[in-house]
This record gives sequence, structure tokens and C-alpha cells, in this order.
Amino acid sequence: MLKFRSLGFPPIKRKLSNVKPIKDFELTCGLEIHTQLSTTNKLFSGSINNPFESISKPNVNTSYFDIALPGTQPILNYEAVLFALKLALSLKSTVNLASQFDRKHYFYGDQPQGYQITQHYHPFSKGGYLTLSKEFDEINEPSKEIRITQLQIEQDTARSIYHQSLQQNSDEETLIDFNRSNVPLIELVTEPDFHDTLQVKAFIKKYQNLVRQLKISTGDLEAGSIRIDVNVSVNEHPRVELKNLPNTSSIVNAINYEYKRQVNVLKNNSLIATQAVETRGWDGSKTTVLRSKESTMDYRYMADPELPPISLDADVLCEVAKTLLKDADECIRELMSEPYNLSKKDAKILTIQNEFNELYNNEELRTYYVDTFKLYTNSMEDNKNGDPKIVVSWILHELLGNLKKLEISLNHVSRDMLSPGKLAEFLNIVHSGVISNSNAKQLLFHILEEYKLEGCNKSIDTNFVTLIKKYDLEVTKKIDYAVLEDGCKEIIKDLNNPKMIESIKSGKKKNSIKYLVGLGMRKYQGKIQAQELETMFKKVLDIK
Ligand SMILES: Nc1ncnc2c1ncn2[C@@H]1O[C@H](COP(=O)(O)OP(=O)(O)OP(=O)(O)O)[C@@H](O)[C@H]1O
Ligand SMILES: [Mg+2]
Ligand SMILES: [Mg+2]
Repeated sequence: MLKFRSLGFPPIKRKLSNVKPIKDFELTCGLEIHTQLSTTNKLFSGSINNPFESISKPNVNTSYFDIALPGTQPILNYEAVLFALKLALSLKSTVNLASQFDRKHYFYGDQPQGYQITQHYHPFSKGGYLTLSKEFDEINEPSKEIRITQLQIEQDTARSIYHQSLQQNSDEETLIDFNRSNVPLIELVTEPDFHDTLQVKAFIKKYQNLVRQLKISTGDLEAGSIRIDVNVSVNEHPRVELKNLPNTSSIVNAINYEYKRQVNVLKNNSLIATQAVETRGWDGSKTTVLRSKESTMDYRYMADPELPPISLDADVLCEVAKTLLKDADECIRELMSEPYNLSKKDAKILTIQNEFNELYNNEELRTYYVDTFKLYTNSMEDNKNGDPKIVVSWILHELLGNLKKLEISLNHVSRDMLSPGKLAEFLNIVHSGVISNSNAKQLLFHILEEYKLEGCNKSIDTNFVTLIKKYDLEVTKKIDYAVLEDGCKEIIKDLNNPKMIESIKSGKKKNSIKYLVGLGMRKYQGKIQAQELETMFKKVLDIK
């Protein structure tokens, strides 16, 4: 059996370059994006919606309707409508208060109904846009609006698995797994507004972030929760539709290839397509013809007589709009200004959900940061001391790292043992210098680990002052500098590496002093601040 998650081409690590424009030939692209919705049940049946079900368990989430037994009828799952509404409203798309379903007829093994239920004549919503910017999305123009043509709700097909038959002399056979059949999809169609690959890449990323922020999809391209067809044309010539693009690098590389190919065809005075729209696939290095669409496909669209229109009340739209979160760019901008003054990088990490993550979502993370920041800076005002930057660095580097390592959800810890107030208190203690940074990191890990071992029970001791005493983690207050100097000299002597010492002294490998500091921390069991040790090593080595 094929392992679904590993299907596709290996991701390309190098940075994807933008398309190189060829004089007098303008590239134009439009996208069709299919997004699997993470509703509990499927679109028109009560089956469990789990397109990631193990491939070794085919057809387990399948009902009679999903395999199209005659006589079975669709019943619309309104959770999918709610998800579509969230997306449409976020994209400022005008929602149709009475959209309808149509049948798109074609014959294929993974579509036993003989048609796909989609929305052709009266789609769910029309219009809308997503704005890209140079500042946040790394495009070349200061700002670029990509217009949305429409959003439509439709059902996914089953999954075809092609493999060689085990019987002698027989051809390749196709297995069909119906777990994916009837999973809800939204097809988003954009206007042909893209003129380079940076814009395409930026749009995909922003769209992925949006569906993750809305919690309507895992937004994963490689795993197939988002599948994108790209339409490519040059100047006023017909578009070519590209399919089978499993990830962003394939999309960018296929557009680059297709643009050059079409320009060459035009330079040779040939036609791009003999029929209206040619569909081509991507094999990892070139595009090849799959079919010439309109000539062979007559979908015979017709309204589905078994499904009434999706009738929505304008009040419902207002209620759903109220539940939507603030625009991600706005959140990033806010975090980059007073009082937080975060770097763009940190503000983005707090706001954007880069991957589907069960341990925290970014709304929780950002709120946790903001609450901790406020409590920490309030207490700073009382004692006129503190460094607001340590809040973000502890949350992003220490806390998140530990949560991932221990597989604990932020939601759990932030509700009880490490509320924003508790973390602010902890950071105050760290800043006061009672405990060294490295011991504080260990203490944080320790209490989280205890929490996990106790089955995430809130009865964990988080009285930091007593814990520091209990584990003897307090920094030595009265440092005898003469003793420390001897200690540092001893470390250098034991290290017995004159080459390294020379390179530190000469400034060639300045940072290697951190290695010495590490040795010092070990020697003094973290009871001396790293800074004190670094100063002493510099003194001993006569570094200014
Ligand atoms: N001149 C053009 N150059 C590039 N893309 C174009 C051009 N004109 C239209 N497009 C794009 O073609 C796509 C048309 O998608 P749409 O779903 O409407 O039709 P389709 O591809 O014929 O149907 P299907 O859903 O069956 O594939 C849009 O993404 C649109 O932006
Ligand atoms: Mg298409
Ligand atoms: Mg389409």
C-alpha cells in the first residue's frame, strides 16, 4: 500500500526564486483552491470526516451515501456552511443568502454517483479579496489586492490508489478508498490577478494561515487538505490549467516552466492550445498534457433536485462576523508597536499558525503573551525594574519548546499551573537575579514535567521561591572574586586547548567564550550568573 502522507515530490529546500520576466511577454495566473473542511461529519452524510484516516483502514468512515448506493439521499451538514461563512466573511466576499447545489457529471471510479455535487450556477459567495503586502508577505509591490471570484461548497471524491496487481501478467489495478468520499470542500476561485510567483506563493501562505486561524481546515498542502490548480497564460493567449501540484515549490517551479514553455511556443508562432483550455500535469521537472478540457468534457450541469437551497438569514451573517478574529496583519502590526515593540519575526510567530498544531493555537498564544506582558510590566512599574523583552523570549523559546517536548497543551497549563500571572511572577524572580537563567530554564522544565507526570493536575507546587530553596538553586550572592578567578583559570588549564584560547583572545572565534562560560556553569552548578562568568573569563584572558 502507498503511504498517503509520503505521496508527492520531495520538498525542495532552496529558496524559490521569482519568475524571470521575458521582455514583451507578461505572465498571468489565476488559482482554483480546494480546501478540505475539518468538520466532524461529512458534507451530506453522517459519516466521520477524517481524510487522514490511516490508509491501512480503507472505507471505515463510509456510509451508503458515500458509496452512492441507489436510493440514498444527501442531507446537508450545516457545520460546513458555518465554516464556509467564516471564510467568506473573512475574505469580504458577498454571501449569497440562497446558494444552490448542482450536479457536475463525469465518469470516474472515485465518483460512483456519476456526478459531483458542487455549486455551479448559484455559488455560496461572490467577490472579495485578500491583500498582500511587501511588509508582511515578501512581494515586490508595496501592496497588491488579489480579487476572489467566488467560493463554492462541494464534495470531495474518493481516493484512487494505483498499484501493480500481484497476479501474474495482469495490469496495474486501482483500489478505491471511500474514506475521503463526500468530505466537505470549498473551492475558492481567484481572478487572474497574479503576475509573478512571489505573489502566488504569498497568497497561498496567507490563505493557509487564514484557514488555520479560522480553525476550518488543517491547511496542509503536502497532505492534500489544500489542493491547488494553477491557470497560466501569457499576454492575451488562452490559459493552460496545471494540476497535480502537491506543494508550493511544485507550484512555483511548474509556473516558471510553463511560462517559458508558452513564451517559446509563441515565439515559434504556434498556438498555446488547439482547444479552449488545455490541462497539463507536473511530473517534477516539466508539464505534460493531461487533456484538452472543453473538447472532451461536457459536465451537463443541472440543479440537484434532492437538495434545497442553503437559505441563510442576514442576522446569522452578523452573528458569525462577530465571532471572527482580528485580521492577522493588524495583530502583527499591533505587537510591533507600543507597548510591546516586538520584532516582526516574533510578532509573526505569535500571530501566524505555521503548521497545524494540537498543542496551542495562535489566538491562545498571542493572548497568553499579551496577558503575561501586561502583568509583568505592571509589576515592573511597582519595582521600577525588569526587562519587557524577556517575556516574549521565555514564551517562544522556553515555554513552547517545553510544551512540544512534553506534549502538553498551552490551554492546560495557562488555565492552572502556569497562568499569565504565575509566569509573570516567575519572570520577575528570574529578572531579580535570585536564580541564574540556566537554572531557571531547568526549573521551568522540571515543573512542567512534574505536571505532566501528575496527569496535568493542578496540584503541582509552583511556589517558585520555595522551589528555588528546595532545590538549592539560589545564585551565590557573595561571590568571592579571587576564588572565582582561580576557578576560571583552572577551567582553562583543564581544557588544555591553547588553540581555542588563542582564537578567543585574537577575536577570531569570539563566541567560543560561551563554551568556557558553559563549562563554568557546570562547575558552579548554575549558581553564578553567566554574565559574571563571562566577565571573569575576559579578565583572565585579558580581553577588553
Ligand atoms: N487569462 C487568464 N490567465 C490565467 N488564468 C486565467 C485567465 N482567465 C481566467 N483564469 C483563471 O482560470 C480559472 C477559472 O476557474 P473556474 O473554476 O472558473 O473554471 P474552470 O477551470 O473552467 O472549471 P473547473 O472548476 O471545472 O476546473 C480562475 O482561477 C481564473 O483566475
Ligand atoms: Mg479549473
Ligand atoms: Mg474550478
